[in-house]
Amino acid sequence: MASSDADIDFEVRTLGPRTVPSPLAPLLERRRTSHHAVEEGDRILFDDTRSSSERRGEGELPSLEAAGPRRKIFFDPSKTRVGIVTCGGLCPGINNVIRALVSELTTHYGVRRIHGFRNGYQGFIPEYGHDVVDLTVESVDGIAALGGTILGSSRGEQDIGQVVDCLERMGISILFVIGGDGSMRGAQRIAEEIGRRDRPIGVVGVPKTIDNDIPFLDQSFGFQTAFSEATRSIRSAKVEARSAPGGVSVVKLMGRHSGFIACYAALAQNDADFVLIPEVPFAFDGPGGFLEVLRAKVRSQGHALVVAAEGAGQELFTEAEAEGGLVDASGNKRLQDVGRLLRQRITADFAAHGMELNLRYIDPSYVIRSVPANPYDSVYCTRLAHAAVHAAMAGRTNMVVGRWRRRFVHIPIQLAVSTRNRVDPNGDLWWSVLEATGQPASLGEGAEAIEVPAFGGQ
Ligand SMILES: Nc1ncnc2c1ncn2[C@@H]1O[C@H](COP(=O)(O)OP(=O)(O)O)[C@@H](O)[C@H]1O
Ligand SMILES: O=P(O)(O)OC[C@H]1O[C@](O)(COP(=O)(O)O)[C@@H](O)[C@@H]1O
Repeated sequence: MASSDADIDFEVRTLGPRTVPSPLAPLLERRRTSHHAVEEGDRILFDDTRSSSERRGEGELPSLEAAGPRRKIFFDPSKTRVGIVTCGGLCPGINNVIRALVSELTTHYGVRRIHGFRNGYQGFIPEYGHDVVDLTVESVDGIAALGGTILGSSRGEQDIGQVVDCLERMGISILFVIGGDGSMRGAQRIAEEIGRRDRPIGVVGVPKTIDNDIPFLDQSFGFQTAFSEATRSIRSAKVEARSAPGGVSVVKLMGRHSGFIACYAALAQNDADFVLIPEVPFAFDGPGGFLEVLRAKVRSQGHALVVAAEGAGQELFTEAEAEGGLVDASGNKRLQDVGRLLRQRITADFAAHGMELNLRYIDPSYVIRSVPANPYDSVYCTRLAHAAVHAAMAGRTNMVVGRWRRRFVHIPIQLAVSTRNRVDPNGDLWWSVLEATGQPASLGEGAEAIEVPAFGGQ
């Protein structure tokens, strides 16, 4: 199978022919008749959303390789040494992935040497002096109940040559990288450097971010936990807002480029009157602008609740403020603080209109991101980790695992970092938010008009 787009590669590389019988082969024999068994060449259609008549004449559709155990594998488990590293921001479920990688490698494949590199890519660079920890089924027992990552994480560029030197020095055969798009770009460069050195070392990623903005994943792990946790802040904010005259609560949630957490949390806890997300620009002033509509809401309802994703309203900052913006250690743009701007503008506006205001501001970002995974995400993390182990043992490299259209698949890293998943302002999710909040179609002149009717009599 090949892609219909010459620029995009849907094929995952394999280090070499698979000659070693998998210890899982007997188990696979037993379920050969099951339609869930993965056969060589099984692929999942990449884009099956259009009808066959719409697709007529377009030829073969792109597809992704199905994940799952193979009967023959590339690595001999008795000689395989594995490394695991976690990079970037925290996310519920990282420890679940670590635990499941270790237990699958150990119990099903019989791999005996698994090492955890500490504090992200720093862990490979001798100058930092981080220790390398041995990971066993016993040492990872119970870690799923903890938030964060037992290995630690970091941002910031590291020398890829030195990372690969370390892998070679330690005789690592497979490196698992649990991280976001930045980490995956790093993993891709590590795999490429390994390729240049012609070494049989596999690099397999388990994509992580609470922002849920990784493409070709039905959902990223930890996202469900994160938005569930966010509902608690929304509930508290509602209690605060309606308990005081002129009560306005603002809840700022994570979401640099995408408003998924804000949208899902607002829909799950139906208390928000306004949801502001990066995908939908808005204006403060003018007829139908945010401030005017907010005042109207407080007059009619007595209070109001605003949920804002951290990436919302970035267009409202002056050019000077935006230019003064910094980047974090990894080069990610540091966003302007929409929470501060909302507080300033709402306070000034209510004062200018002689309206009483009791403003409450809640920013639960780190509280949300550091909780342990909920039961759904725990299961999901386990399944992703198992898929990653099967792929890696079969010699796949320069890829990540994901669940796409409800099937676990192998995705080349290049494809996984090629774009970003964002809330579609014309899609069902955003429509549901508009319906649930009674938000007008467009907040303010100059804001991007969204073609939906106004709700809630606004
Ligand atoms: N293009 C890149 N090439 C190599 N390493 C990168 C690249 N982008 C990011 N990284 C590294 O990956 C790690 C995590 O990246 P970061 O953007 O902070 O988090 P995330 O992986 O969650 O997006 C950092 O150590 C960073 O330096
Ligand atoms: O940990 P930091 O540097 O404060 O980063 C905060 C950022 O991390 C995130 O939680 C996700 O970041 P990742 O790109 O690491 O997944 C964002 O929502 C947030 O903007």
